[in-house]
Amino acid sequence: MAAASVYWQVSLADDYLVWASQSVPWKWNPAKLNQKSNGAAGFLHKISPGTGKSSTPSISQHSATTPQLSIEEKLTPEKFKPSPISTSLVTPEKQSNNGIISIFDTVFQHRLSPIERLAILTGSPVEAIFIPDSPPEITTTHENPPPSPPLFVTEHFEARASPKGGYGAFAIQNIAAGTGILSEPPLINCPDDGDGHFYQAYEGLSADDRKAFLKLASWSKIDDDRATAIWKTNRFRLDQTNSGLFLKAARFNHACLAQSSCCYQWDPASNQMHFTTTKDVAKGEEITISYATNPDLLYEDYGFFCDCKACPTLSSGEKFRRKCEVESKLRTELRRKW
Ligand SMILES: C[S@@+](CC[C@H](N)C(=O)[O-])C[C@H]1O[C@@H](n2cnc3c(N)ncnc32)[C@H](O)[C@@H]1O
Repeated sequence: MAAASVYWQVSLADDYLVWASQSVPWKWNPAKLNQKSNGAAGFLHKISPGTGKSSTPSISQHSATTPQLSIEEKLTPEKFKPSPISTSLVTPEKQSNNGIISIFDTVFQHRLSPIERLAILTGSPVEAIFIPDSPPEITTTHENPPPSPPLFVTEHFEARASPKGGYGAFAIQNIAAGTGILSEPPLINCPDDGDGHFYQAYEGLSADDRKAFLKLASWSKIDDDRATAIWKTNRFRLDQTNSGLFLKAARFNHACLAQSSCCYQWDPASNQMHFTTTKDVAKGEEITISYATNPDLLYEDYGFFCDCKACPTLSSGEKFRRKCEVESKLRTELRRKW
């Protein structure tokens, strides 16, 4: 007799990627883990937006013949398998009696979709994942996520995990408005006309510089090519023709202009981008710059919705609708490019 198919009902909360990118340990209930390994039942801890607190995992199991879900996307086993990398990247670490599974940076850097990451997380007795359009009750996995170590520290700020997404820059002391907090030369400075100048510059980088470049965040839907996606996600406009990439400044997250706390100015004479605070920033506060004047374009250009006080709070339904619309537009544009 064929084994019963197990379907998992999944809801990806808004902060899923934040948690995932921070390599936070995920705590599994060993009893449930055993159930999972015999393939008869499935469970999935889910994450509730913003809380990060732990609660009882919920089980969502449906028979193969009666999926019972309003299906927006069915992942075939092929899609489900994260083909470019092996599941061995997720290593169960025997810490105390609970199985603890960390999501490593390597996984994050492979441009996996949330679903692919979940596939890795859950191991693989699962045949398909359905994403219901009305989210089920959400439960959470995390207990006191450990503070992540800083990526680097400067005189005024450190780059460390941000609740906004990935890394951010946080003041390590009170900083008065008008303080120069960073002056940095560009790693890349080239014409930004989509005419291959970026790739020429990228290929001219030393091995170490290229390695550092490839550690930067990228909005994967903006380009099929990872280096180009990194470039587009992190570049600063320098003048009418050129854009530049700055390894440290690339870690500043966005807040809309009135809410942001830092501005920047390119100085061609000294070959430096100068960053200056526009308001007092308290120790521990995230320092933000403004990426764009129109927040409606942030998802398209950078893959996020602004959460600053000036922006309206979007419902998860509205975010989902906008994501679908924008991603479909980006896919069409990329297809046209090829
Ligand atoms: C230039 S990078 C900024 C630093 C980045 N967080 C990192 O880890 O390196 C731009 C990316 O940061 C994230 N980001 C920046 N500002 C954000 C915000 N206000 N809310 C959510 N994500 C944000 C988005 O993923 C965006 O594509």
